[in-house]
Amino acid sequence: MALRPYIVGNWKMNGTRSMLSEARSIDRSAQRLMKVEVALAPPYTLIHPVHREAEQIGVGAQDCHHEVEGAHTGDISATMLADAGAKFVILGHSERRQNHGETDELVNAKCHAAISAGLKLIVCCGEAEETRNAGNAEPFVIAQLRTSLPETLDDAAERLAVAYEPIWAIGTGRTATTDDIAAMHGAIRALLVERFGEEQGGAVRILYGGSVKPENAREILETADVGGALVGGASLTAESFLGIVAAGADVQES
Ligand SMILES: O=C[C@H](O)COP(=O)(O)O
Repeated sequence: MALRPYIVGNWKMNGTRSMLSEARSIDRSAQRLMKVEVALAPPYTLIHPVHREAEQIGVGAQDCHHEVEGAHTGDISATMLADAGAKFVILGHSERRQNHGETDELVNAKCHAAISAGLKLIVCCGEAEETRNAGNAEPFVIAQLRTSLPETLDDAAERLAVAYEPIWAIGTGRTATTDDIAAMHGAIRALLVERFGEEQGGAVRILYGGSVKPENAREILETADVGGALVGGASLTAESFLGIVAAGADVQES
């Protein structure tokens, strides 16, 4: 089972209604999108508006609370996201881990909440520069995922994607080498197969994230075990994001 490349734009804390025109342009490039699965994760305030605009692309969120409802001022539950039109949620992004103290255990609890609400998951992992320099990147990332990922998932291939994002590559213009990406994605693949079995774990898409741009997208997307990209800065305009989508379509064709 080979799923289409998955190109996801994470708008982070960027975007007011004036950016809906970018979402509209992305959505209208439907021809290219046939070969690539395209999705956007705008801020909460734009989930429903983007959902209403978008016919071709998936809309998701950047986080959710681990409980269904309750006294959690300022939080949003997975059920609320689904109600607003979200189809997936990004969980455990390094900015959530760093800025909000999210642990692997909490990310795991959020996975369960998202699954119960019928959402798909993009579970993030990635090492700091010191960890890589110390030669510990792979064990660190695998340990993160061992705890963060759900213990079982019958439909893992469809329901789950993993995003490997080295923290030092996010928003810096630096990317991991394709050799390092292939090695890390291979280790993640082995864990996915161990946990979800050959058929499902073998087909889960592993996205790379960290300074992906139209100029470097093709080389990254051609790398072994790279099933797509999680894109921050370059997803904020339709022009640059569609450049990455086009690279995904080229790789899929070749
Ligand atoms: O979620 C997206 C990543 O953090 C990558 O961000 P970036 O493309 O701006 O480096």
